[in-house]
Amino acid sequence: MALMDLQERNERLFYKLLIDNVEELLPVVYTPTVGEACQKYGSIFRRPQGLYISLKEKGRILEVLRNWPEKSIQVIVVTDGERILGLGDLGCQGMGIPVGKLALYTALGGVRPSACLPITIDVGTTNEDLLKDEFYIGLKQRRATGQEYYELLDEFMTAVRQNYGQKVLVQFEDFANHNAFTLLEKYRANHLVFNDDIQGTAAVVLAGLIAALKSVGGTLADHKFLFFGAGEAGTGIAELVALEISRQGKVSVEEARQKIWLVDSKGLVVASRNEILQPFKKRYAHEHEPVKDLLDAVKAIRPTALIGSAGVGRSFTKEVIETMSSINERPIILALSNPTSQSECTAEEAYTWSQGRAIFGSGSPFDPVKYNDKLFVPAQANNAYIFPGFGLGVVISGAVRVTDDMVLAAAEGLADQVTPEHIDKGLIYPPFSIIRKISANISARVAAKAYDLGLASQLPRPKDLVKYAESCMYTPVYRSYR
Ligand SMILES: O=C([O-])CC(=O)C(=O)O
Ligand SMILES: [Mg+2]
Repeated sequence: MALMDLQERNERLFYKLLIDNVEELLPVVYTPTVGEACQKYGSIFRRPQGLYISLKEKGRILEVLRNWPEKSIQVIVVTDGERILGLGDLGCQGMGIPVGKLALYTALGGVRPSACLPITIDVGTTNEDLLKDEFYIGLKQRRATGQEYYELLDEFMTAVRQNYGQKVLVQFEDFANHNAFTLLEKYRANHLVFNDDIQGTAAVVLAGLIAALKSVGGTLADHKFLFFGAGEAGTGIAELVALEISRQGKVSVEEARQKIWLVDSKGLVVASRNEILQPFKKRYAHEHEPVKDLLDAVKAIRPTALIGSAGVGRSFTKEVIETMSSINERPIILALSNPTSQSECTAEEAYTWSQGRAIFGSGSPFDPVKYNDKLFVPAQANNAYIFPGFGLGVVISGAVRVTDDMVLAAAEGLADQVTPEHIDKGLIYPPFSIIRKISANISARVAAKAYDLGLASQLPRPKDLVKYAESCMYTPVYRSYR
């Protein structure tokens, strides 16, 4: 709340504070505190920090967009609040997420604050507590679905294009699985869209896996990956890992997918399931006898890496981690669900139960852990490493579309920043303290790919893209008036 006030009162000072103290303040402005702020948003509400577009505005969204005082927008982060972190449907109290993500766009990626627009689309909520809450700030009705929902989103996308042109990046954030994949597929061919939960998370995890394999040995194709959770994050990562395996080994993506297994709420996803699987799961439904839970799936598949993104807290039990550790000398354990309460295990559990052998990363931050007199520093495998730099790369190149190759370039750009010293310390990411440097490098890789693919409209192409990215980054200094 104090930081929200500061952001309102003195934006430059807010960003100066955030940039200079990024490791300390990231967990406040962002995950995990932002999750709690969303849960309590109605009662801590001071001023609308972003733009609300509700079902009632159907037919005049363009007019609503024009009410926003800043006219030159480069990045929009939009949510409909249906899946806020792993906390479920928080309706229009999800606004904390676009606001927090865009604060990072500026602090970590250097996009000007005035060019950032947080938007929440309010189509109601299924959250009974919020519907009964007198302080709930949104529409008190059940969520619109189907045609009514998709028409509103269509009108929104058209209005954005009409008002800001085709070079504004629209980042979808924390939509429920069933809409996230559909919206991305629907708009990616003709609009400049990026889904952070699918593509941003995929890039950060792929980069972490590439770094982790420098300790474990072998290439991606030499290993097996087991995903607990087959939603946006899980299948997004799976697809990007498969793409990278196929590029490295010059094999088909179908063949690469054989290295990847998914576990969902019904157990291992296998070909013999007698239900209609969603297309994004069906690709991973390999031939195997049914396995009903995670522990048995670990025993059956014997993966190198276990990647959790189901939003089910404490699902990596002692037995699961001990089994991973009996299979692998250095088991890779990624507990990606947010916030901390939903994390599949804690850092301490991962290190203790693996007797200090786990390469551990988590979506939410954990403090370093002392085990047997040795200090272990957990990695924060959060898309915050990717989206600010990715967005900056899109902006500076004037890219008109986002492609998988650009997402892959971002992952490689991050992996390149991991030095042998980091690897020696067991780190799979560089520290957040140098995030602006990391973002500039990621942004250069993304921009380079956009230029190579003929998708960049900002011509001529700058010679040194890293330097150029750095020169474009917003820094919070007071102007001299003399
Ligand atoms: O916000 C975060 O910390 C990461 C993320 O996108 C999510 O959990 O949905
Ligand atoms: Mg998210």
